[in-house]
Amino acid sequence: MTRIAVIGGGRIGEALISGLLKSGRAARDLVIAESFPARAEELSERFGIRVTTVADACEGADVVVIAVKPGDVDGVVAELAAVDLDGDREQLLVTLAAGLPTTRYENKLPAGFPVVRVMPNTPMLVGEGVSAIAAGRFAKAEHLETVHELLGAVGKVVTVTESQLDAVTAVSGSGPAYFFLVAEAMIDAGVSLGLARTTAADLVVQTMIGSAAMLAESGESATELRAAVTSPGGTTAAAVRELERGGLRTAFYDALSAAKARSATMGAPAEKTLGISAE
Ligand SMILES: NC(=O)C1=CN([C@@H]2O[C@H](COP(=O)(O)OP(=O)(O)OC[C@H]3O[C@@H](n4cnc5c(N)ncnc54)[C@H](O)[C@@H]3O)[C@@H](O)[C@H]2O)C=CC1
Ligand SMILES: O=C(O)[C@@H]1CCC=N1
Repeated sequence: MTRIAVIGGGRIGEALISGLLKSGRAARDLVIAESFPARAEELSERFGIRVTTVADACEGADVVVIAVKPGDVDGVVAELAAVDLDGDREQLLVTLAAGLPTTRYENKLPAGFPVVRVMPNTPMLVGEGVSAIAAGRFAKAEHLETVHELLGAVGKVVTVTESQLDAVTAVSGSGPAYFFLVAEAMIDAGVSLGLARTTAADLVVQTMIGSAAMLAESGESATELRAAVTSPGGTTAAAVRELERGGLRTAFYDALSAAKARSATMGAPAEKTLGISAE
């Protein structure tokens, strides 16, 4: 039995808890610490699991998962000082916070405490997430295995080095937002062509689902699948030409580059990040 304490019951904390319960994890093995009272009550009612303080949640937990905003992480780690944490007792800290290096936690935890850093994404709410996991200085293979099993319940898991996590954040951590943005734009475009909004939304959502399934299952690359839809001199070629003229490809290079750069500066002091706080 692994007792898991999730600190922060926001979108990601809830997605993790919900996915773990759906995958068969017992409610009695999970606990959430959530500081916003109305949210704490909502989570307790929705999932029937204990919602308590950080110190109480972490006391005796095997795995402590940090799922608060990066700007709140230091406060949580300070609260952990009041808890009798002991890495030798097989305890493990897992952080889902974007941008903050494992050293940020290791420096304030008992010496040698294992930390694993994860970049998940929100589709884990429906069991279709993807998480990249990276070991901190003191995390061993068995710790990575524990985290692999934990996140494996809510989607796919890949192991990377910590230095790759900023790029991962740009691709899959923020990735769902790009697809939602594309969906929004396509629905609006369908409406502008005279379709009812509900019809346009149905068409776009199922087109996304079907295309994703083909990408995952056909064994063909994105380039091959796109070419198969693009008849010579046809409608798709006309549309792709406009997308390329609009700078779609360059926009993605620039967007992911900006996300990676932002992830890399999130752990730096505020004055070094042009006044942007890590909220
Ligand atoms: N939203 C996303 O798509 C992704 C988010 N992340 C990371 O996950 C983390 C959480 O993000 P979200 O769930 O979107 O944020 P959120 O703001 O929805 O949730 C954070 C929750 O933590 C609670 N909280 C803050 N301080 C606390 C404390 N001291 N004790 C207990 N609870 C506390 C807040 O009341 C809030 O409910 C962030 O660090 C973010 O970088 C990572 C990948 C994707
Ligand atoms: O936007 C953010 O900072 C977080 C990290 C990845 C997705 N959302």
